[in-house]
Amino acid sequence: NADLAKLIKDPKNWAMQAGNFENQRYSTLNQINKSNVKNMKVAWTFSTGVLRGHEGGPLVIGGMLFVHTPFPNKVFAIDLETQKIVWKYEPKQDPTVIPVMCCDTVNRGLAYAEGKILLQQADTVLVALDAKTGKKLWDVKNGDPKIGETNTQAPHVFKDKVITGISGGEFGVRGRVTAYDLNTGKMVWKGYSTGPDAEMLMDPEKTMTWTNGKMAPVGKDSSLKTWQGDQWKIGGGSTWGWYSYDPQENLMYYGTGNPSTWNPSQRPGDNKWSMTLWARDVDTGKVRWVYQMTPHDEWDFDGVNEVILADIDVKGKKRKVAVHFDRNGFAYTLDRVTGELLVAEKFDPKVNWATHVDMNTGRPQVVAKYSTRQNGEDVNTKGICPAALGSKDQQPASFNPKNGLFYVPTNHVCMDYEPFRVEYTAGQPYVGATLSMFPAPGSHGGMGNFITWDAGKGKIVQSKPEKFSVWSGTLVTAGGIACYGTLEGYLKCVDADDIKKELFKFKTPSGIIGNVTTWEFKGKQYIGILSGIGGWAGIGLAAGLEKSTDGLGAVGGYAELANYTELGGVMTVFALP
Ligand SMILES: O=C(O)c1cc(C(=O)O)c2c(n1)C(=O)C(=O)c1cc(C(=O)O)[nH]c1-2
Repeated sequence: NADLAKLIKDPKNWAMQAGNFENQRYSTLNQINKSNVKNMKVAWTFSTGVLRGHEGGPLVIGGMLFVHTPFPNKVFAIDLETQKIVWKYEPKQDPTVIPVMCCDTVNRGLAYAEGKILLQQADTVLVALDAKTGKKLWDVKNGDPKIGETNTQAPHVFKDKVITGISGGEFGVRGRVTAYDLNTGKMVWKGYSTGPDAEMLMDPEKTMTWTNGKMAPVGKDSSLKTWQGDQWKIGGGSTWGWYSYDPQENLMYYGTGNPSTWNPSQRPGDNKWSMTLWARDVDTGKVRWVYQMTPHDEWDFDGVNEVILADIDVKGKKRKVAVHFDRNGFAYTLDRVTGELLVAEKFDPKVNWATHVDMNTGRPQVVAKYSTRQNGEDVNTKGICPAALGSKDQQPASFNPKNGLFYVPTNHVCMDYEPFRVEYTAGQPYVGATLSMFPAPGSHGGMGNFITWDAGKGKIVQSKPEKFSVWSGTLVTAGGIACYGTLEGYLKCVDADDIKKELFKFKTPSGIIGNVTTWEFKGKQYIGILSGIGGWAGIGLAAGLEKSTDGLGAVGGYAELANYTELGGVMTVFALP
């Protein structure tokens, strides 16, 4: 989209959730930098009036700031000069969607292009609003909450299309990505994660995947062959993450989620193409390549985490890569043009479910002891690392083109996993496993780390321990700072070249699961963060749950959070005095 491309080029704006098409969350602004960030003060704050988990962040376009909330998905347009609310929009949604949202009523934010604000509501309605007035221009229904389909992710605008996904892997939905016309809301294409080739928009001869050390066509019925009967129809592979776009290749990149149900014994086979990285042509939806990270998932290592595009050195050669930090604890570096697998290494030293990824087959080498199953009797597999919420969940990483490093918010949590038999009923949970989570044993005692990663070598460069998982998206800037939020509620900024050096710390009103953003207005740089505890890690507080296995096992793991924070959505904006 030319309008969006132009806005992105000007670092005064923050026109996309990730700041740019490459998903880098990098800003060239440098007024706030490593020598003065310690002086940063709160410039202004804004309460959203909504209590549950606040993910994503604001957009800033030409002096206006647009911010969203979790359900009921309010949108505010705020004048940066006066901080006056210029307009607000509150959709009418049936609250019965709330119980079919697996991991809190979160929303990961808005998109903007050509004078339109795009909102993806929880009830799956995708809306285009006039950015000047907040008036609705069009809307379209993207799914059906009655069968467990909801939406939490931000829509993405690539070229003249609004591209969106679907949530509901815990309800047996059939995952897909759908492209709508930016001007009319009319559907242009839809590509499923599972099923017949034609419905996935795969060409058996032209869609490629990593096979025996090279790229080869996926072949006919590549998904159908890996499921029993028509299980693929309720097979998950949802698409609720952050997408990226390479304008030169005209490809969009994203990952698909877990296969449904969580009981692996009920769905023999590789369950393709759940748990997969995808490259699709933006105009046609056709798939150029796929790579399945966790065949036949047994742990809910949902593969939706963002794919970051960068040009970096891999084994002495400059390559156009796609980098992905998966829930399964491995970080993957692929050639984003061809789909070749270049690097697959653990970015969390505690990962024990697999020893390594076989670089020839591309398959993880599973450790039998940490395999989960339910064959006749229920088996509780203990001490699996990471837990289902992964070494990293949806909290997006950032990339610093100045030093070629990735800044990754991570989890340090393990689990016991006990699958049980579950029947599919439309609109009812189709989970099929009981989980309990706990801090990774033998680590620094905390549940997370903020790390820097060399994606060419597949190595951690530095690791900064945190008390809880870092569930916030990170920002890195040309000022030489990297910033992230913590579940207790601190916004922290560290030296981008030595992340153990904490330069700034401020306790915001609630735990942070939002993403740090930055912009400039009237010659001044600002840093903004949404706080508001929730998401999967904060589900105990957000939904008032107490039993340790509730919240799909997260309540026990994060019980201590209640000693540090309480609910409430607030945006805090910082600047130098
Ligand atoms: O399978 C799905 O469709 C689905 C959806 C979502 C979501 O939409 O928030 C999450 C998950 N799975 C999930 O596995 C997960 O760990 C998770 C964490 C969060 C969050 O916002 O903190 N959402 C989700």
